[in-house]
Amino acid sequence: MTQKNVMQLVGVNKSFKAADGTARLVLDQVDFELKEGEIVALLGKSGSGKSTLLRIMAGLIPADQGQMTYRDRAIDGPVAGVAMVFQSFALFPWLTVQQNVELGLEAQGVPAAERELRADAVLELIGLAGFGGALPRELSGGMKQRVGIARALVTNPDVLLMDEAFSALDVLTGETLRNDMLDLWEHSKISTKGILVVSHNIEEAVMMADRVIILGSDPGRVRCEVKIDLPRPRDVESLEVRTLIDEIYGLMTMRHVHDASVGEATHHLGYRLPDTDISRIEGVLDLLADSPFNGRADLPQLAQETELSDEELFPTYEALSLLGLATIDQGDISLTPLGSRYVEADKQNKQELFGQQLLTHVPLASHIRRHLENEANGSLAEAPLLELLEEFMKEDEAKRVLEIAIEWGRYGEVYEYDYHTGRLTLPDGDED
Ligand SMILES: Nc1ncnc2c1ncn2[C@@H]1O[C@H](COP(=O)(O)OP(=O)(O)OP(=O)(O)O)[C@@H](O)[C@H]1O
Repeated sequence: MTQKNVMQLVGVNKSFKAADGTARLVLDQVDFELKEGEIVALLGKSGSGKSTLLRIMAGLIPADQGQMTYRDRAIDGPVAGVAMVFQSFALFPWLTVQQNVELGLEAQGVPAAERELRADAVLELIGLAGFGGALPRELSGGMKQRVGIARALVTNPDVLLMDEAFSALDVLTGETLRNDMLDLWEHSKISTKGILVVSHNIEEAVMMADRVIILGSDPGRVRCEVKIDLPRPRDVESLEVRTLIDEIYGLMTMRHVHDASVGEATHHLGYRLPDTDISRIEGVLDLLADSPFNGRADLPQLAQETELSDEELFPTYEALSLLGLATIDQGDISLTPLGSRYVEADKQNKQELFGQQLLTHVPLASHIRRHLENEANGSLAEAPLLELLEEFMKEDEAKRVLEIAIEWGRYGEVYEYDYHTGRLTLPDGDED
């Protein structure tokens, strides 16, 4: 029997205006459907457009092009049957738990007595019975997110959109809450007919979803889809789950090889540098070089050794591949000859190699260095650099990318940065 579509997106395009007024394509011809009875997980690198897609589906922002329907009706504003859960919980601190949960019903004009009854029932369902009078600040992170979920569920949503709902929680709390959600779903304790989960966590996607969709970046496009035909609850240690995690790691990193090593994306100034730091880059390199991996590792196995999250590891792999220190192929990572030399090198040589690779492979770093060499006083303000980056990304992202470029450049002794004046300079001894 074919399942009915609850939501459908066909040929969705979305651009945002960059700081210089030009349009930047964020979603490119995205087709997507959520069918009745399924949980779909959406994976993709930071900035690939996952949240934008979610917001379009919820009717919070319009697409530029394409057809979006919910239960065969065009989406042209907030959709009553769709509720969202946010990573940041998004609770009002001055309202009690009960009042926060009732908010969604108030907006629908539900009378006070019924609101109270329904909020009580959903708080009980989500394990917060007796906490209705508490203020958010009195709750742990896990309990706050339970309130966030209760607020979404109280409206009996047909569709639930979860935007990294578990990622702000510690691993154990996140897992417990995820399992509780799955229990509600499996035993039909909630009326929700379809769930879309945006995540950075491959294990989470495999444990929850019937289908995993991987979004590519710059611009965001559906790159591939993996069906998961395993009954829930799933055993995280089972061979089937481990094999799927392996497969998805492979698919995700194929994207990384494509995006970060050979793709056009890295060759311009607006390339979003992977958000990772030197100690992680070097930590992963050392681990990879060491026994039992001896220079080549299966990514999920390496992930277990590092105890870092996928959100921390993927940018680190991208950085290693970008800087020519490792290559990634089909779910394996291997040290390059340069990567091996790097591991063996002393601190000074490591910094030199890092700087050399940075100048060769990161246009933003070579741009800064070139400008410094051409400046009469060997110094450059950060403001024009930020403006330049804002042509390609949002203000906060531009700030972060510049911070990364500064951190990496200082380490590689390519340039210096004065935190008091906000100016970049050539390192001592490099001035003419
Ligand atoms: N309101 C906006 N104005 C301008 N650009 C935006 C806006 N919202 C998103 N973008 C850009 O669209 C791109 C996709 O952003 P989005 O938040 O959808 O990505 P994401 O995959 O959810 O990222 P993350 O995993 O980091 O949350 C980003 O490069 C971002 O700069």
